[in-house]
Amino acid sequence: MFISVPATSANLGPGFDTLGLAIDLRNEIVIKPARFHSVSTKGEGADNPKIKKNSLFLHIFHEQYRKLTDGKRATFRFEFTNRIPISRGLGSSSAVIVSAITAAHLAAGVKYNKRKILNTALRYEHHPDNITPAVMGGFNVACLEGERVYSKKRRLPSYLRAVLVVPDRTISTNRSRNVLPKMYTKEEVVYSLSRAAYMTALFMSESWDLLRIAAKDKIHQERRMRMMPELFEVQKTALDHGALMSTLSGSGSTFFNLAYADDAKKLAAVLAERFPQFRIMTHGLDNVGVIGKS
Ligand SMILES: Nc1ncnc2c1ncn2[C@@H]1O[C@H](COP(=O)(O)OP(=O)(O)O)[C@@H](O)[C@H]1O
Ligand SMILES: N[C@@H](CCOP(=O)(O)O)C(=O)O
Repeated sequence: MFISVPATSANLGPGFDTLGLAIDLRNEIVIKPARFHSVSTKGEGADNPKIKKNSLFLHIFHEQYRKLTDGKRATFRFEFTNRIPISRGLGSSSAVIVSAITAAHLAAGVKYNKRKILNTALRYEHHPDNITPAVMGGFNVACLEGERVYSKKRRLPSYLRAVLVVPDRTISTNRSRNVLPKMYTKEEVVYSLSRAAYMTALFMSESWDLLRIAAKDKIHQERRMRMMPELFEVQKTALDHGALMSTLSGSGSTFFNLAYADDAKKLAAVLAERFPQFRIMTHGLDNVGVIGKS
């Protein structure tokens, strides 16, 4: 079995827990039936004993496999190739969840569709903004009704690039959610709500040049960026050098900059020169989402 799943950038500024898109930067997993359980891990996190064992993937995979096969137990060899930076706001945990559920269906020989994978993924990650593009690819608006995800996808054009600024330090999503207040003023809510709606309209109509207005918010970005104040300078530099929008990716620490392909190289060079301590990665956007092959 082969599973491939993209990185995602959630929130896109004002669309907290709602908007997200997929990036052409993929983790891949090969799974083979085997007499004994074994795991090999290459790439991101391979030097971290906790990540190396990939207990999150294995827990979800086995739980789902047992459900789908009425309790059957089986052993496999798992080969992980990790390219998505971990705990950097690029949806690494969603990628694990979505790929593990897809893998369990393939291993159990149970037919699935992407909606089923998405609704199952919601049981493991309770906000839909990363899991939806990880499953579907493209730009997605998602909302929850009970235990279901309702979402709408728009394909993204090949002339756009994600120029990612990936800090050397991690920010865990749990910690980054805990710095947010319990209450917001009406002004803060309207400021962000109006921009989330505007941003959706801009993505749906491919009106890229107004994104920088739509990408501002008062719900989470500044409060989180204060944990790593260099990010304010990253955002300003990106917007001054060709980024169409520059937002904290998910809960951080990565900064997501959207640019025309023609501008991306120059933008990446400026960011690399100004922020030598951070990794700059340029990737296309993804319209496919999770891929699973038996
Ligand atoms: N490739 C991976 N292998 C194993 N565990 C992973 C992997 N990617 C993510 N994880 C798990 O997810 C956690 C990171 O989740 P989170 O803080 O939500 O970060 P992110 O913003 O990258 O999704 C890690 O601490 C680890 O437990
Ligand atoms: N809406 C969530 C998104 C978290 O994304 P991640 O990539 O950091 O896991 C949030 O802002 O907390």
